[in-house]
Amino acid sequence: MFGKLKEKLRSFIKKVEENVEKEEKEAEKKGILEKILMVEIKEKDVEEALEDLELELLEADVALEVVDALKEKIKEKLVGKKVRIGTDKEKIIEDAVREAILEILTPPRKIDLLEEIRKSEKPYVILFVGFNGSGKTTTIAKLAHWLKKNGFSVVIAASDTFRAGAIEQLEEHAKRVGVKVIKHSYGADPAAVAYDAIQHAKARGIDVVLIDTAGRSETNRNLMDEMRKIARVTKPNLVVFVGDSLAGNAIVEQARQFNDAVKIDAVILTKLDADARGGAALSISHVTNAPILFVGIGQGYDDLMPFDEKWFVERILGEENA
Ligand SMILES: Nc1nc2c(ncn2[C@@H]2O[C@H](COP(=O)(O)OP(=O)(O)OP(=O)(O)O)[C@@H](O)[C@H]2O)c(=O)[nH]1
Repeated sequence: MFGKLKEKLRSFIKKVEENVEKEEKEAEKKGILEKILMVEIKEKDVEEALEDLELELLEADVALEVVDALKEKIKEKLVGKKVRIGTDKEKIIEDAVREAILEILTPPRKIDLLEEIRKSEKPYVILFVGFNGSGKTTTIAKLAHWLKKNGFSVVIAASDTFRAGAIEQLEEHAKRVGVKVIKHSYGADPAAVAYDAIQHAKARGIDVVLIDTAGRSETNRNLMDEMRKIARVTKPNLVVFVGDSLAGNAIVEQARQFNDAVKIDAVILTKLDADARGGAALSISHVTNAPILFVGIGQGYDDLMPFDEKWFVERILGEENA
């Protein structure tokens, strides 16, 4: 997971460390080392390494605006910092990078989904949107499974009435996790299916309605309009964008398009287990202002993990290598 990002950040830390050590050596040569206890990290110690890092982050699919923000933050934290002679410089530089990444990753607001559901009127409605093949259907089944484990009853609306096989695929997943699906036939109005699922939940006191929708792209104008209609009719408590982390930078663009059509409240990133770059995960919250709620880390129903920024940062900076 995220091997590329990790490698690039390591190399940045190394370069800055070498530059600071050079400063230390120069001071030693000038014979002033005994007089000073600290070396200051100068802009020139960081600048060149940051230029290299910029290219490398872009290669790792980090969005341009996120690269810029990250560079600024790293610079802010490092330049002018005084490092005591003989201390572990690598650790000091690493901590600054860690703080910068955490700031980038931490969204303006967090969502405690279980708490939101608990305090909401029944049913709590979640609308899932995303491109084709992003892993939406699998993710809905995983989330249904997770919600059940947390004591909530769930029903799923088969509002992808567009793609052949979508309803059967959803029913198969739902059967395996023991959740009912409300469906119409193919070609039916997806908003009507979602509406029925909500009525069903209301009549039976079901806690949560999960609405599956057809995967779409901005070129599918009709599908985007249809998405707006589903949102209008169902007034979801939460709109979740499901993005395939392997799509890298492209998912930031996808998320923007959905955000324009129906405002995204949260993100679930799938296939993180296969993501060597990590750029999408680093970028998406910052660009959309929506928190990453969960990440998909495999194909099993338990392979959905609540997202934790610290966990992510440890994966790209720490020793851990899950
Ligand atoms: N490795 C891995 N595979 C995943 C993950 N999530 C989903 N997948 C796989 O991705 C593929 C596509 O998932 P679907 O759920 O069918 O995708 P979808 O977005 O519903 O597709 P559309 O109906 O076309 O929108 C399936 O083979 C899933 O098993 C994940 O977190 N990790």
